[in-house]
Amino acid sequence: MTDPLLPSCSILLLAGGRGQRMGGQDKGLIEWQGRPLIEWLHDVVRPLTDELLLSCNRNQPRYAVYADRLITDEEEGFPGPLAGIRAGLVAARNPWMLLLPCDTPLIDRALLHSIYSAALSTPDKPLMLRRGAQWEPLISIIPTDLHEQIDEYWRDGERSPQRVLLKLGANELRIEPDDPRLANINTPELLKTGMPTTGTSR
Ligand SMILES: Nc1nc2c(ncn2[C@@H]2O[C@H](COP(=O)(O)OP(=O)(O)OP(=O)(O)O)[C@@H](O)[C@H]2O)c(=O)[nH]1
Ligand SMILES: [Mg+2]
Repeated sequence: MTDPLLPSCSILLLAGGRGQRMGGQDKGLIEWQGRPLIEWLHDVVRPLTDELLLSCNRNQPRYAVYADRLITDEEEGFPGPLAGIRAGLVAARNPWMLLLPCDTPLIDRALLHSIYSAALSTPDKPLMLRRGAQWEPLISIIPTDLHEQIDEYWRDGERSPQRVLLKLGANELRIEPDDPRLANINTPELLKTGMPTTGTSR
């Protein structure tokens, strides 16, 4: 059986970071288990949306095959993931945007469907995943018409996706702290292991 679309939901893959802990490499294009990290995410989300966006700040020709449209931060110098979120919200044509980082290759569709179902109950608010006590702001659904409010926070100097989403009254979907699907890859040491660990830096 094929998974149904997430109706009215664009998806934004965030791959616009500096990759400092990877020695400055473009993390989304680094291979893990024989495939670029971004490809793992792409293969999971592609059937779920009619609008797949990808935020990157370099290597555009290589990323192009993984999305319907590429977007770039307005500001130079890797100002952080909120820059990619802002650009995504302006570009998205659906009422909601599901956000995912490029370095969580084990995320699965069941989790994305759970996030989507949770967001349906309060469609005007963001929905953030919460792993135990820890918020996961880069795994969230945001109503796209909140982009002007988010821009206002940005102009006031706010750069934290988590604080912005909480200010906007985000709801949570709680999952177990050690859920292996949230394993993320930040360093060359983790790349070498068969399975990434579940520590994140966000
Ligand atoms: N658009 C955009 N995305 C970013 C930026 N910084 C980080 N991200 C994305 O946000 C997610 C989480 O970031 P990190 O895991 O810290 O990745 P990173 O910033 O490339 O790596 P470090 O430089 O080692 O912190 C990843 O999917 C990054 O691609 C940025 O300046 N712009
Ligand atoms: Mg970073």
